[in-house]
Amino acid sequence: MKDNLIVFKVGTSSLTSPAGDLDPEKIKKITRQLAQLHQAGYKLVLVTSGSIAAGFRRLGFDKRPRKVADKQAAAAVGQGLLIEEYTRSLLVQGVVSAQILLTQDDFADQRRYQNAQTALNVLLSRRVIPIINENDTIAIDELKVGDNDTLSAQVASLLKADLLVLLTDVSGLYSDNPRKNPDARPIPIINEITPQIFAMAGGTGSSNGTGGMATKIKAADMATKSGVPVFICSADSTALVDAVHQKNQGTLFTANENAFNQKKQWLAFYAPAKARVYIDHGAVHAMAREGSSLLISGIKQVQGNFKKDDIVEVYSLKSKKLIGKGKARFSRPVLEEILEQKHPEGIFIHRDDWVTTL
Ligand SMILES: Nc1ncnc2c1ncn2[C@@H]1O[C@H](COP(=O)(O)OP(=O)(O)O)[C@@H](O)[C@H]1O
Ligand SMILES: N[C@@H](CCC(=O)OP(=O)(O)O)C(=O)O
Repeated sequence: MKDNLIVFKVGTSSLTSPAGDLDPEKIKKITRQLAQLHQAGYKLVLVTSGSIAAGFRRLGFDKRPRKVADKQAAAAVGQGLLIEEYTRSLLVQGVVSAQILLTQDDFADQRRYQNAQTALNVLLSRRVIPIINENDTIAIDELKVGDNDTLSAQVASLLKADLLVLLTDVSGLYSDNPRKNPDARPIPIINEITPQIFAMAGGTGSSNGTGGMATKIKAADMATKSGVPVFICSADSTALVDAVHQKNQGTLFTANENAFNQKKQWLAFYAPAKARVYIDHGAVHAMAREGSSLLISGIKQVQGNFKKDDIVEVYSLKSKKLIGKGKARFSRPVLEEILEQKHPEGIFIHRDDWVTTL
């Protein structure tokens, strides 16, 4: 491990009692291991769920609420209580922690994205453990990350962590939901996330979790494309320490060899596209191999307005499938002027500003 930087994600299912309340003993179990790894020199980030679980009862609900506004209110009450448990429990072991609440906006805006990275790196270099959750109270649907599996993948990718560990209430990915199918087989290693892998995922195991295995596989897909390996395992008493050495049962997703660099990560996962261009078969072929730039001569149709440097989605004219996206070197009016020429020449999207999503 280069930087010894590990991002752990703990789900609601690993922090709560069967009735859905936050269980302080489960938090202690986690912080004891974090302190042990911190002592051993690892840089650590914790993405934790549990704000709704920690808050709903104080708000007068007798079970976890379902309505969005009620969940947001519960999160506002609970986040403070959640972070208090972690902070106190880490501090008695001599470890300083920090709270960071993020939303999708913090990733979609390139300046805020870079800012989040800088802030996290300063904390890590000062031996602080950042404790991250989504800012549930203010995040509206369209601007939500939505689940902490994805949020942890975004954070691990942003920091180019050495490992992302998703701790849950089941020991890794199985061929089917093991709670429903007793014949489900554990899958120890995955080198490529194919549609068959996605098809193995079922929903949540309890009424407290969000997303089940589907969001974890999606998260693994994102992180491994950014060069971060992912390990899914059960949050047992020594799980965090064991996961670092992969001594416990679980599923390891290996990192892609041709991982996106920082610029391409932002482009692939967050950059909002302003318009579409449709390209011919020859251009599709060249772009899919990633090594080529998109030549103006391959563009057959343009949809929507864009300025120079805006992000544009590129589709196949024939199949209407999305091929990838990239940064436009010309505005739409300039592109159209060139397209009207008898032999349009030049590059519309340079390969350094292009990601294939095929
Ligand atoms: N193929 C599968 N392999 C393992 N677990 C699965 C699978 N499909 C669905 N699940 C369910 O996913 C649950 C874990 O996800 P979730 O409840 O969202 O937990 P968390 O709160 O830790 O994010 C497990 O308890 C399990 O029932
Ligand atoms: N941000 C929410 C958790 C969202 C979430 O992804 O939950 P989970 O699937 O239990 O990790 C909270 O603090 O309750």
